Amino acid sequence: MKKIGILTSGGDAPGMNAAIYAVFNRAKSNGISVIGIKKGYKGLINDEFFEMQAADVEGICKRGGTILKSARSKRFKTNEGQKLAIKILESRGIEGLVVIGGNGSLQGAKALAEKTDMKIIGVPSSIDNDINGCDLSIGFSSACDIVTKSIDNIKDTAVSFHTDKPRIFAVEAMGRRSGWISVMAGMAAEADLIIIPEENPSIKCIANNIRNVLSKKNDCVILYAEGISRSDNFIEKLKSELGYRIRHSLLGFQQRGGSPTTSDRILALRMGNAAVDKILEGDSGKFITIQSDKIQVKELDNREDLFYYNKYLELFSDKIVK
Ligand SMILES: Nc1ncnc2c1ncn2[C@@H]1O[C@H](COP(=O)(O)OP(=O)(O)OP(=O)(O)O)[C@@H](O)[C@H]1O
Ligand SMILES: O=P(O)(O)OC[C@H]1O[C@](O)(CO)[C@@H](O)[C@@H]1O
Repeated sequence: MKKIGILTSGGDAPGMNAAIYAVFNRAKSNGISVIGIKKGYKGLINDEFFEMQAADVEGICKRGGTILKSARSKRFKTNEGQKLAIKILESRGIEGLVVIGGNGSLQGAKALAEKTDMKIIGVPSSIDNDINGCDLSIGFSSACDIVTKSIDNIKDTAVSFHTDKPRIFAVEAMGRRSGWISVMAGMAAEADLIIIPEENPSIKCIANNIRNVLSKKNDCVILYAEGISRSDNFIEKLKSELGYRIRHSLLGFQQRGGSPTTSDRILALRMGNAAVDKILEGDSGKFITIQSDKIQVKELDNREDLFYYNKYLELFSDKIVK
């Protein structure tokens, strides 16, 4: 094999750069040149290619985001878009492709692999950690750290300041369909209640749980995943159900940025190396995964509505509102 391509796709995640670093260096040490494809599948079908050099990856492991840039592409999801992608890749003499991204991006890699002999391997990278069959995706640890620290800060003021009326704090973490960040950061920072889309409890049920917390103390810190509030005005409804003010914090896009944690960098380096190794072994249409600290290569499960929930069952407690 002489030439492989690499792209980052979907929501960018801290640690993507360390994966790029590993892929580049592993490929180079096997005498393979690496073609960087900018802006994910969007850049792929727009032919945004460049030959990567050592200087491109020097010092990038500590940097948040992705030097290759990322994007979402509706056109790539179509059969026509995927055929065009293969045509462009083949015309560039690319024999292998590493796709670094979340669940959707990995589905895209699998769809491409079904249409070509090119060796295509996915590397799971999403702050959401919503990839079935994989304990940890790149970026999750970094995002959790940010949310844990934010809850720590909010708890300092929640427990320190007293008012006659109860003080309720609601903090929104990222996760359209997955509550993983909320569960992990909520447990680590001792949030009082954790609300996740996998359970999707009613407003009445959440309010009852809050009343229960407030029967023991004067403050209640709730961490909820954004999927809960997408379609309706969750905070307003909760406020009118409880009859108390809710002090609301949206953590927003800070969760997706910043320098990756050591564990995200190491995970990304291990997975990036493994992706090149698997391409050289002739694997395709699969993704690199980590389970019980063992790096493996797996078939991607097609179901999009997976209940990712029982990865760490032992951590679940009565803090999660059901
Ligand atoms: N089922 C699919 N088949 C082919 N391509 C897909 C599929 N799902 C997604 N893609 C492609 O992958 C891109 C990224 O997917 P998506 O927006 O779901 O983000 P992601 O990779 O899951 O990352 P994150 O959830 O962290 O944002 C899409 O814009 C689309 O081009
Ligand atoms: O940049 P966009 O498309 O608004 O992405 C937001 C979404 O991406 C994610 O951050 C995952 O990367 C989700 O948690 C969030 O809903």
